[in-house]
Formats: sequence, C-alpha cells, structure tokens
Amino acid sequence: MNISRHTPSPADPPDPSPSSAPLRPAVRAEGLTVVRGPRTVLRGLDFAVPRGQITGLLGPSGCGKSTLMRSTVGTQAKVAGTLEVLGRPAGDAALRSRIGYVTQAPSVYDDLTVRQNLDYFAAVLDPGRAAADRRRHHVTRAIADVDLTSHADSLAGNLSGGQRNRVSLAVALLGTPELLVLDEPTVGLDPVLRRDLWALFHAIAADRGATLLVSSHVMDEAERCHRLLLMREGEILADDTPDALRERTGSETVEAAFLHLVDEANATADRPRKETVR
Ligand SMILES: Nc1ncnc2c1ncn2[C@@H]1O[C@H](COP(=O)(O)OP(=O)(O)OP(=O)(O)O)[C@@H](O)[C@H]1O
Repeated sequence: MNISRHTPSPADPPDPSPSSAPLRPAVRAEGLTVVRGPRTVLRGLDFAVPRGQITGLLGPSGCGKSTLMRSTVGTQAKVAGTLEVLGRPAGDAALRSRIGYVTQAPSVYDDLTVRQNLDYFAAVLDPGRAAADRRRHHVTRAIADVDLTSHADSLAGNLSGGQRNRVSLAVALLGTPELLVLDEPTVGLDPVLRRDLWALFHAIAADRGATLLVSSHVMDEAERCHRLLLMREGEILADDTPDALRERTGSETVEAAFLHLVDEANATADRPRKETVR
C-alpha cells in the first residue's frame, strides 16, 4: 500500500492548540453515557484513545461498539458526559474534515466508477472550482493509498466486496484525516485481504501519524492493535495493550484474556457495575 505523509493543505483547519496537541489523547471520554430507545447502551465510560496509534474496539455483537463510534464522530443523539475529540467536543463542526468515518455498510455508488465516487465525495468535502486541482490530487492519492489505481475506472458495482470496502476507506482518507474511525472494516473479508487492510492501517498510523479507532468482534484482530478497549454490555472491561492484557490475566491470547475478564466481572456482579481494568 502507498501511504503519503500528512502535509497540511490550505483546506486544513488550524489546530486549536498546536503546542499541547501531541500530548492530548485523540479521544477522551469521561462518564460517557448514551441512551438509545428505552436502553442505556453506553454506561458512564471513561477511556482515552492515544494519538498516532491503532486502538481496537472489541466486544461481542450488541455491546455498543458502533454506538461509541457514532458518538465519537458526532452522529449519535442523546450523548451525555464528556467526549472530547481532537481537543474539541465531539460533533463540533470544525472536526468534520479532520475525521474519516467508515460505517459497516460500504457507502459507495455502484453505478459510478471508483474515481467518480471519490470525485463526488471530494466535491462535497472541498467544493468550488478553485479547489479542483487540490481535489484531483486528493482523489488520486486516496485511490493509490488503498491500492485501487488499476481499478480507478471500474464501476464500483463490478468490484469484489473487499475492493468496495477499500473504496469506502479511500473516501474516508480524502483530505488526510487525523482520526480514522473504522466500524468493522474487515468483516466478511478473506484472510489475505484482512492482512492487507491491517498492513494499510499500520502504514497510515506509522507514516502519517494518524490515529485509528477500529472495531471488530474477531478477537484475533486484537493482536494487531497497539491498544485495546474491550467492551461488554455497554461497559469498558479493559483499556490496555494486548501484551499487558495477556500478562495480567495469565492468558496466551487476547481472546482468552477477554474471557478471563468476563468471568471475573461475572464473579463480582454484585459489586457496582462500573469496573474498568487498567
Ligand atoms: N436505533 C436503535 N434504537 C434502540 N436501540 C438500538 C438502536 N441501535 C442499536 N440499538 C441497541 O444498542 C445496543 C448497541 O448497539 P451497537 O450497534 O452499538 O452494538 P455493536 O457492538 O456495534 O454491535 P455489532 O457488533 O453487532 O455491530 C444494542 O443492544 C442494540 O440493540
């Protein structure tokens, strides 16, 4: 995969506090609570997502991963508590071009080519004739980033599932976001494509210094992350590195560590619900 470094363009908004920014986490939550319908889906979460790393958000289906991601990118209603993203309140309009978000369903138009899809989203993000050269540059680079240059003129509807996922990712990479929020980006992909996508995520973090928050319910993907947020039933069960989690629980794999922590939480179920292990 080809990943270019983040060079600020005239379209980049100013960092609110450049001198202190590297020290602050990309995402910081305190008492984050979200109600959806009749249910409290996130229950007073405290966590931090460090900059320039890949943080995996793992847990069983329905535990609240997508809700946490939607809250982070500002598309979730009824969010209470503190949620700071890149130094601003989540959902702040100034964050729009600084965050890339890929939802679970690929958001591409089947009757457009890969390049036309990217051109369309680039025009939404950075409109106007004066920005045409910059848009063309961003589109070409994003297509190259996800290794789809040879398919740039193929209709999205004729691509494989994995290639369509990569078109969605290319859309999220437009404008060189500082934070990428990827909701189960590897679901349904074969092992080779999964490996290639994880290589791309690492290249984005290492070469651009971007922060990635990546959800999955496949525990072996946890091993590929710098840090993990393990979730269960709307709570954070653990916030640590894969090595530290394995060591602390005496487990060989993150999956075994997760099961250990679930058993531990069940055993102390009569204690107060909020139990974050660090
Ligand atoms: N629109 C909604 N109204 C009410 N409850 C909802 C709504 N959407 C999701 N929920 C509930 O919120 C909880 C968390 O859902 P969420 O999609 O965040 O989980 P998830 O961990 O991302 O699951 P998955 O891995 O299956 O995508 C679930 O119990 C779900 O039933």
